[in-house]
Amino acid sequence: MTEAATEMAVDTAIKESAIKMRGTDVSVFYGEKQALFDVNLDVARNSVTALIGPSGCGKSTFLRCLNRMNDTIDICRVTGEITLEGENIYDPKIDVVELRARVGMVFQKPNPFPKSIYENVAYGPRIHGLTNSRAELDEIVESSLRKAAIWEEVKDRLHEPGTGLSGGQQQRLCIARAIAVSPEVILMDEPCSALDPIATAKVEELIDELRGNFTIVIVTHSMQQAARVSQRTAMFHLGKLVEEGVTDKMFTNPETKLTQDYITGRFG
Ligand SMILES: Nc1ncnc2c1ncn2[C@@H]1O[C@H](COP(=O)(O)OP(=O)(O)OP(=O)(O)O)[C@@H](O)[C@H]1O
Repeated sequence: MTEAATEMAVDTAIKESAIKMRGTDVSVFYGEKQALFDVNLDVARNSVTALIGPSGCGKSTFLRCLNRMNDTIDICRVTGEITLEGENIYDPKIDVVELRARVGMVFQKPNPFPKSIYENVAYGPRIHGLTNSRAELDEIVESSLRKAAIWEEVKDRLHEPGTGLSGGQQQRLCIARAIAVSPEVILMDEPCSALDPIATAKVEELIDELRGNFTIVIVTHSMQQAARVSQRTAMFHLGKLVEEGVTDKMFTNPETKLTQDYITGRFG
């Protein structure tokens, strides 16, 4: 490495203290088929990390490793190590329910429970025993809906079904539901792909606000979205991590031709 390249590497690497999650040599197999190959990727605290790459490259697979969502797929096997604040989340002593409260998830398609808006948000805090009284629960529901930038739209209809909201509102309700259990990390798998441009802009704005309090990892097919919302980007291709680093740098001066070609729309 030249001196300038070394300097750049130091400049763009995440400082140890800023690492919230770290994947080391992560490989994932679905039965015989290997979907991820020795991925080494750090997730920076209080920032948004975008996972990009063509369809089938393993973005969602990696995302799901971060809260052991892959455990729910029988044929899926994960090797390597993933830490949260230095602790291996695949250690047998880890309580997976607790892990998923610390590392929450928002899915591609808004999926509110068939319950009221209030109950959608109150459910998590209640089952995790986070409140002692109805007043406390009311407070969590309100503050979560406020943080998810949907309070004003729903405050007068809290006891109406969550499924009666528009798609964009439903997605913000799902974000409020994720926030309600005070996670440290929020994983988002293409959270705007089912939304129109106005709802997408609202959710993107919200993501930017949330990074003050949470660490966010987002899978997106939209290069514009990755560039708008993330501070760091990781590019995957055929199950391998091709390149990762500061988003602005990756979009203006990528290290690999593969990334260059992908972000300029030559393939994918
Ligand atoms: N449940 C599963 N069973 C078997 N193979 C799977 C499963 N989920 C994903 N795969 C395979 O693993 C590879 C990576 O898939 P993954 O969904 O992680 O990619 P992706 O980059 O998120 O794709 P997309 O952008 O299309 O959502 C693909 O070859 C896919 O077919």
